[in-house]
Amino acid sequence: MSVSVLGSGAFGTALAISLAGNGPVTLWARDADQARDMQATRRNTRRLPGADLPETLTVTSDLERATQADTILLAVPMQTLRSFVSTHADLLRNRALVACCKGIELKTGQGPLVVLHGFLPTARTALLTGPSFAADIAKGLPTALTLACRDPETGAQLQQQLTTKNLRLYRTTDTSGAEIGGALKNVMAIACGAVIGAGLGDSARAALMTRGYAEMQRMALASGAQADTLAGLSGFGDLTLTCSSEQSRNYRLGLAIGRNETFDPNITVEGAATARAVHAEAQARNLDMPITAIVVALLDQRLTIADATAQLLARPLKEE
Ligand SMILES: NC(=O)C1=CN([C@@H]2O[C@H](COP(=O)(O)OP(=O)(O)OC[C@H]3O[C@@H](n4cnc5c(N)ncnc54)[C@H](OP(=O)(O)O)[C@@H]3O)[C@@H](O)[C@H]2O)C=CC1
Ligand SMILES: O=C(CO)COP(=O)(O)O
Repeated sequence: MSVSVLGSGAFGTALAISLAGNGPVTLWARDADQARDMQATRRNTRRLPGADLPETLTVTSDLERATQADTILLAVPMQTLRSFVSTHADLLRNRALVACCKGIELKTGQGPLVVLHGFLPTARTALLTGPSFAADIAKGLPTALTLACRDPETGAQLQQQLTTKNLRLYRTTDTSGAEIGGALKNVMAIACGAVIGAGLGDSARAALMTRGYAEMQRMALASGAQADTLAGLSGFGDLTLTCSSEQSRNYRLGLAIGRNETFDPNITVEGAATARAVHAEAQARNLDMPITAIVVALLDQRLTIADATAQLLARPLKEE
């Protein structure tokens, strides 16, 4: 069974490097010059500097060629997934499609698998998510991920196919829980970065992570997901990683907010749009998600960190 990765960003490149240890892999880059450069130099200097591309990995900008594979990993940012799939739906039919993005679509409130299903209702789809920095994967460091697939048989096949020497995949059929965990941990990472950036301390961060996890569970349960999924790699696991490491772009955006510094708008930070999408959804469903609301207010510069802290501390006392 052959594999292609569409999207040659940091994550797509890292996954392709790891999968190339199992056999030939094709990595698609939308930019022809970039594809040629990567194929010739065996490096992705723009998105994943320092990592060598193995000989079993071929980089191309020819999408027809890349979509010949049986299994296709979609490693484009969440907010671009709809336009990508709608433009190329004909090339993606009759393939197993594995979404690798983390987020909720701003204009619809949908997760990646719901977006895929809208265009390709009969496709076999799955989500690959969980705690993993692209640079770690590319270095061959051990990583455990969640492969979420509603169909158990397809899930088991993909688990076998996408497990590599350094990527250990666990499976679940709870796609909704996996989508929500992976999306919301980024929102909490922005909040935690802001707390650390503003010098509010590790105890405050632990409080935010824990109460943030409560928000993740609230949204997940209201969406029909299972609480256990949130306790796994795609929820708790990724929350822990992203809220505690400066390798995370979401956390670094939070740090910049906390320090009153600017942040490069070209860097992919999924949590920003996702915070807005989830906040709107929480309001529509009357779900109490105060940390998410505060992240949106910080992003909109409607609130200072001092006011945000005061607001959270002044909330009515309640049972844990
Ligand atoms: N980086 C990481 O450690 C991890 C990332 N992820 C998730 O992976 C997803 C991708 O992130 P990541 O690879 O890091 O992001 P990057 O910013 O490194 O790369 C994004 C990639 O998407 C491509 N792209 C952007 N817009 C479009 C579009 N409209 N059509 C086609 N391709 C497009 C970019 O192309 P171009 O280079 O030409 O601009 C680039 O190759 C995110 O959802 C992220 O949360 C998950 C786990 C770990
Ligand atoms: O999802 C990730 C780690 O699991 C990567 O986090 P960032 O997108 O914040 O860099």
